[in-house]
Parts: sequence; structure tokens; C-alpha cells
Amino acid sequence: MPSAFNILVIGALFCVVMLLVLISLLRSGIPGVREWSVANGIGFFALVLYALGQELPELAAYELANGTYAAASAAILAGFRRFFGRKVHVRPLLLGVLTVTALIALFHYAIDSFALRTATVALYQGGICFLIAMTISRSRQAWRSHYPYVFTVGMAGLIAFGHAVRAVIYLANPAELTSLLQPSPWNLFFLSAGTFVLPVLTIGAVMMVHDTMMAKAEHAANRDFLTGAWSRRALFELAERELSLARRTNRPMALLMLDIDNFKSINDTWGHTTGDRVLMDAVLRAETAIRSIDYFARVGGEEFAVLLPETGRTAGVKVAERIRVTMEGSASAFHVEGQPDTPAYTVSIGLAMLRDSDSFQELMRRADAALYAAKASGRNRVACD
Ligand SMILES: Nc1nc2c(ncn2[C@@H]2O[C@H](COP(=O)(O)OP(=O)(O)OP(=O)(O)O)[C@@H](O)[C@H]2O)c(=O)[nH]1
Repeated sequence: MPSAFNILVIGALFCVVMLLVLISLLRSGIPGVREWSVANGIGFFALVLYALGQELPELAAYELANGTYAAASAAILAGFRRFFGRKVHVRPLLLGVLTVTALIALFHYAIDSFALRTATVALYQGGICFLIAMTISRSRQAWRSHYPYVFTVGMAGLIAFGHAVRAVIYLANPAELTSLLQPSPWNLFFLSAGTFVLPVLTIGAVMMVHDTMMAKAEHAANRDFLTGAWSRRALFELAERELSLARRTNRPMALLMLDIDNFKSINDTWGHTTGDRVLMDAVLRAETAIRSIDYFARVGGEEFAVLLPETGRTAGVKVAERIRVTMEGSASAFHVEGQPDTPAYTVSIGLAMLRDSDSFQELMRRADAALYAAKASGRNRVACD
């Protein structure tokens, strides 16, 4: 059977491994990584203090070890809160660490009870894990996938439950256990489980960081940098999928090509930065006029495409007209906090319906031709192929 010393040393080494992994993620700039790194650094120190309990003065083995481990757990919780953009309440966290340390001193010098010290630590650690589980579950809207978040909530919940059981068992059998380094089966079981709490929660955190980095990479690949609309590359991929779906289900599909009128003169009159804001404004407005299954993409400088699955000609013309009217409407309805309103502008739109033999390029070519017809006949209008 492994000794308590071995278990604690292995746990400390795991903290070092996790710290090295987190250091590699620091440059991602994702909130929380710094706090989790600090937690594993402190955690390593605390576990070494626990492991050397018999060699060190009692002050280091009891008050310092438990206080340090409590600080590591507080830092882990702070990391999860930062990750989800929630406020970190430093004072209550600090108060929690000081209270645990004071109670350990009380149950060491005034009432010397290993059971009470263990129950104190278990209740504190259980509380921290419960708060971690709550922080993650309450931030569901920020979950990009499921596994990393469910894993971490599950682990934090399980650990919180384990700590509660531990507190009850130690309080019910105060005479049986007298030291953390005692080789009893219960002690070794809880020690093994408890030692890996920091690394396990950190593994969850690392998975969440990877999930965020993947989402950012996907966003960078699929979205236009300036406006956040679908990129030209993404549109071609999405269009292939929608095209084969439309063919399989025998449903119509419409494509709109949209171009901001006299955009060059907007740039010339108001400057390039205002021109950029008009592009962003156009995307903002268009997205209020289309359904969630439609795709609004930026295909060139001031040219956009709108792919409308399951849309016939009449509905397609209605959507195009709705977008056109939305664009020429008052800027104040689309006011962005802290920014001046955009100058008035209009758009011309060309519409083409998917035909049996169309490739996406062909559909786009016909919508483009309709767009040029709209421009040629006076702008600020919708034309069909
Ligand atoms: N601000 C800004 N301007 C851009 C961007 N990309 C392209 N442009 C400008 O968009 C303008 C497009 O001008 P034109 O192609 O002449 O078209 P237009 O002035 O809109 O005229 P019509 O399309 O005929 O109504 C050019 O001046 C480009 O420099 C961008 O990302 N930001």
C-alpha cells in the first residue's frame, strides 16, 4: 500500500505538471489562467508541507500547510470566476483563508483535535468546490461545448460531496484518527482523493481554455474580422451544404447580393473609419431583418451575400426589400454606445433563385448580374434575375 507521504509527494508533482501546462497557456491571454497557475504553485508548496509534516515544526505542518492549501483552493475558484467574466470577491476569499487558518490554530493549541481540524478543512474545501460548480453552471450561456464544463461541474460536485462525507466520518470517529500521515484505509482513501483535487480541477480548467481557443480559431477562420459577418470562405462551405440539402429536400433557395451605394463617396466624405463603421452598421441592421437559419456574409469590400435556405422567389423579394428598407432607416435605431451615428446610406440588392443545374458560383454570378441591374437602374432598389 502506498504511504501517505508518497501520495502527497505524487500530488505535489502533479501540481508542478499542471503548473507547467498552464504556463504554456498564459500567452493565450484567456482570463483565469494566471489564477490557476498561482493555485498550482501554492498547492505544490502546501502538499510538500503536508508530506513533511513529521519533520517540520507543528506550526508549519498544521497552520501554514492548511492555510496555504486553503489559499490554493481560493485561487482556483478565483480562476473560474475570472474565466467566466464574473467579479472576484477578494476580501471574502481572504477572510475564508484566514478563518480556516485561525480554526486550525484553535483546534491545535486550544482543543487539540485532528478530527476537528480535518472537518474544518473538509468543509472549507467542499464549500469552495460547491462554489466552483455553481459558478460554472450559472454561466451556461458561455459554454461553447458541453464536455469540459460538465466534466468540471461533475468533478467539483463529487469533490464537494466527498468532503462533506469526510467531515461527517471524522467528526463521528474523532478518536480513531490522529494524524494526516496515518496509514489507515480511510485516511489513505481521502488523502488520495483530496491530493488530486487541484490537478483534477485544473484539467477541467485546461479543457475549458482549449475549448475557448478552438472557438476563437473557428471564429477567426469563419468570420469577417471587421464586421463579424460570415467570411467569404465560410459562405462557400456553408453554401455547398445548403445547396445539397435544398436539392435533397426539393426546397427552394434564394441568394441575395448586396452592395452599399456610392460607398467610395462615403469614404471620401467621412473618412475610412466612418466607412468601416458603415460596414459594421450594415451587418448589424441586416441581422435584424433575416432569420437565424439565413447566412449574411461579407464577400468583398462593401459587397455582401445573403443565403436564404427554404425561400421561394416571393419570400426572397420580401426579405431583400426588408433589408433595403432597414438600411435606409434612421441611424439612431441602431446607435452603438459611445459611437457617433453613421451617415445615411442605401443599398442595392440583386436576387437569384437556385436552379436545378446551378453550382453556387453560377447562382452567385446571376445574383451579381441582378445587382448590377439594380445599380444601373438608379440604386437603392431590389432587382431579380
Ligand atoms: N472603409 C472601408 N472601405 C472599403 C473597404 N473595402 C473596400 N472599401 C472601399 O469601398 C469603395 C468601393 O467603391 P466602388 O467599387 O467604386 O463602389 P461605390 O462607390 O459603392 O459605388 P457603387 O457600388 O456603384 O454604388 C472603394 O473606395 C474601396 O476603397 C473597407 O473594408 N473599409
